Amino acid sequence: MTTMDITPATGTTPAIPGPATPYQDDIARYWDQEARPVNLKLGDVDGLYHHHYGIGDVDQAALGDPGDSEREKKVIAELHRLESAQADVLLNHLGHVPRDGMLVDAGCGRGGSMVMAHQRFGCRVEGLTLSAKQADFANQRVRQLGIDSHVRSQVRNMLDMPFETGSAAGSWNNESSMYVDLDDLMAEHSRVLSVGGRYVTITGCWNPVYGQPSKWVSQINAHFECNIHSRREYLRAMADNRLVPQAVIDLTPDTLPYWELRATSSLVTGIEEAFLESYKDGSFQYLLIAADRV
Ligand SMILES: C[S@@+](CC[C@H](N)C(=O)[O-])C[C@H]1O[C@@H](n2cnc3c(N)ncnc32)[C@H](O)[C@@H]1O
Ligand SMILES: CC(C)=CCC/C(C)=C/COP(=O)(O)OP(=O)(O)O
Ligand SMILES: [Mg+2]
Repeated sequence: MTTMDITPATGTTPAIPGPATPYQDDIARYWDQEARPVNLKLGDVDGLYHHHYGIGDVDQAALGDPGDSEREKKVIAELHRLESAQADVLLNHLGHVPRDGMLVDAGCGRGGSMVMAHQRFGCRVEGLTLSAKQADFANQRVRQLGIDSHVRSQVRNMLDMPFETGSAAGSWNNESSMYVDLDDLMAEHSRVLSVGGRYVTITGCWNPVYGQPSKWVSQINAHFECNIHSRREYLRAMADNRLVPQAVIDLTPDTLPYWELRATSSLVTGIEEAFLESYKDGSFQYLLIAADRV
């Protein structure tokens, strides 16, 4: 594998990369300006910077006693462990990825999941984000790690990916699909994936069993300037685009401990109540869907 391997084919590179609509400009600005301690302090723990949430049980012993002077540091480390555990579960669902395969992280943030994917599979990983600040951050981090020949972030629209048709062994959206039309998104994943390739998403979605998006879901949308889709819309968009679910896992019970711990920390941002209440009243679900490209 050489650095040439991560150069996209020029024939597929869009004439105008990056944001394509005024909404996407807003989202690019949002992530360019984002610097919340709940994300940066957690990333500082081991250099994996995530913009997604955590799953798994809290290790109470690792937190120490409530009066422990190191308690806050321990809470930060524990929240970070749960976020990385979430990315591990996503990567588990990619199945077998050959070392000479290519993976696409659509909406890659600061690149934490990309680094983990490369460390696990040894393959090339391409990330796309609307934010130049995030892409620079991720690229600087992979240079520090000496893996920049295999891992790269680009400022590109994931609805118009700079990759050849059928060129990806796997692709994913980790909490990034609520910024786009799902039919457009699944059509583009379906195009870049090889037949037999795997698509995985972890997402928050509203639950059609509840009826319509609850006030908590509306609050989350307003907080992040996103547009949460329903579980039904995900499955329909996949079915319409040759993506056949291989696993649909409700991670809602697994993410509650993360939110309960976060709500007690000094890093609260004000959105904790909306996540906790909507997960508990059944209006919102934290879902993993893995699908085969057929
Ligand atoms: C909540 S962050 C998730 C980041 C990352 N997946 C993670 O798990 O850390 C959402 C990301 O989606 C990206 N995004 C939103 N719309 C996009 C689009 N149309 N094309 C590319 N990236 C997009 C944002 O730039 C941001 O990086
Ligand atoms: C599950 C849903 C609906 C996610 C919406 C997308 C989003 C903003 C994810 C977390 O980003 P972050 O890590 O930057 O957020 P925070 O600062 O709250 O940790
Ligand atoms: Mg976060």
